[in-house]
Amino acid sequence: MSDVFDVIVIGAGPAGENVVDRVTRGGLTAAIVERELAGGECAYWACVPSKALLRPMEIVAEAGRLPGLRTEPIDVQAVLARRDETVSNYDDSGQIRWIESVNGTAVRGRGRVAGPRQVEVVDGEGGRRLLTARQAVVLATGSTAAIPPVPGLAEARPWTNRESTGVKDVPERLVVLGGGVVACEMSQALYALGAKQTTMIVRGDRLLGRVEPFASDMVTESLRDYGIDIRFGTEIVNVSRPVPGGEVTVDLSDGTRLVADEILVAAGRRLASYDIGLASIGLPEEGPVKVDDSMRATAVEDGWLYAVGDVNGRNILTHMGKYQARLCGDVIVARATGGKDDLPSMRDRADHIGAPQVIFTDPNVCAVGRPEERARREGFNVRTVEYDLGRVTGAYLQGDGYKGRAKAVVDEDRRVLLGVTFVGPGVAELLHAATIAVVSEVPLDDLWHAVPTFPTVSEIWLRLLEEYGL
Ligand SMILES: Cc1cc2nc3c(=O)[nH]c(=O)nc-3n(C[C@H](O)[C@H](O)[C@H](O)COP(=O)(O)OP(=O)(O)OC[C@H]3O[C@@H](n4cnc5c(N)ncnc54)[C@H](O)[C@@H]3O)c2cc1C
Ligand SMILES: NC(=O)c1ccc[n+]([C@@H]2O[C@H](COP(=O)([O-])OP(=O)(O)OC[C@H]3O[C@@H](n4cnc5c(N)ncnc54)[C@H](O)[C@@H]3O)[C@@H](O)[C@H]2O)c1
Repeated sequence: MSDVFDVIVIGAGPAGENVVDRVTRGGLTAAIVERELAGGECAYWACVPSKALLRPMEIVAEAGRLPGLRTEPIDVQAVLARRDETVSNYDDSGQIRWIESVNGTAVRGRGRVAGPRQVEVVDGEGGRRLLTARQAVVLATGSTAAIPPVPGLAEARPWTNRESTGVKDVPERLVVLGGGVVACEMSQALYALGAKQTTMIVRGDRLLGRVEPFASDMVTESLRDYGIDIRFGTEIVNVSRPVPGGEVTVDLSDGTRLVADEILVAAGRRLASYDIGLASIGLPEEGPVKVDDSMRATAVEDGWLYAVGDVNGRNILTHMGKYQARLCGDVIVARATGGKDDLPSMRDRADHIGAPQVIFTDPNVCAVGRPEERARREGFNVRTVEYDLGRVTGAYLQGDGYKGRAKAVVDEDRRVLLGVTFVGPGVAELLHAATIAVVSEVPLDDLWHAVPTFPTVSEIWLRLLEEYGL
């Protein structure tokens, strides 16, 4: 097998795989190096299994809102078996076949940048191979769970996203460090599957720090209603687990001591720019690999290095990594073949506008664009409108006691939407309409003619526009 390719991608997560798809479509050859499982964190230990574990909880909650419906207690083993199916039983042969089907070459092993356009791969047996790229090397190495330097924490071998999404025996007593997206989603999923004494330790004063405050409040209320104990303004100061796999003792900054079966760390991600040879080309070995809007690393001579997905630090979301990968792949093809490399589809706009995100808690939190605080900070002439989703007929028909809320952030000067947030059961699928409106800057007077169907939850659009004054 030749060791020279047009493009070499390090990391076969969703971002890396999409680069291969685009560059091979454009007629280039590509190798993709993967040290673990092709498909990446998302497919085996993040997005996919977490949503498989959350779905039963959501269905039970929905059924509970409709008189006349009764659900059996969740069959935990059946849920875990389905989770295993969704992660292909941690087998990546399907992904490898897909890479080959788009004419990519999958290379097993750990990749490191060994110099300009050169990647050294060390396989599981210590065998070394040097790959050379004619055109570009793309870093798509993703991220790993960050473990804060709390005394005793690392030694206690805490759960991260990996063990929690791959859970086999649900711990009854669970302590969760963090109040972000992973902490909220996994606390709720594990609670529903049997972790009936779940305590979240949150150092700040609210959950989900990046969304509109009302969304944080609604999730807090729901998690507490489920029975999850949330301690705000508290830090973990010491952890000990004298017997491996035994009980864990957690000391808090307020002097309280908790004893649990397991501790889950959900304190953000460490970007995987370390240990991939970046020092050999003069780049920092920690933190984001800085890129321009074509995903080309800004501090590298001759422009042969690119970075997509989590590792460039723009947004830790699968769909954003895939978007970056599509435009990066097209740019590399254009630059290799002398085509136009600055078409509108070839520059990152979406990351700057505010990435769409769905947080799959009950209630769902969906947001796109700028929250109010950011829009004001950026100097827009802001007006906001809010509406109680439970008052929309389509939402009421979903079940009794439907609680939800929507907020739109409007740029008054141009009468376009800067950001939209929906919170409510099952509102995930509402988000894309908002994404289209925000990204395309559809004037409110045009949105007025996008008539939502009766009786759907989408009538929230009409209510928001009426609140605005249309
Ligand atoms: C619990 C959890 C739930 C999440 N849920 C969602 C969700 O619902 N929606 C969403 O959009 N995002 C979600 N995310 C975020 C999402 O998982 C990431 O944004 C996404 O996986 C990033 O894709 P990536 O391709 O950049 O990196 P990754 O998926 O991390 O893939 C990187 C790949 O590179 C490989 N690699 C790394 N270094 C090397 C090396 N030196 N040599 C060879 N291979 C290497 C890794 O083994 C890995 O396979 C979630 C994250 C977590 C932790
Ligand atoms: N549905 C989704 O889209 C989804 C689901 C899960 C994860 N993700 C993404 O994956 C990324 C990782 O998620 P996450 O929840 O780990 O990160 P996060 O950034 O959302 O939350 C991290 C939390 O840990 C806390 N924290 C950080 N360091 C701490 C310390 N030293 N001591 C105490 N608390 C500390 C923060 O205050 C915050 O509450 C996020 O960017 C998230 O958007 C997305």
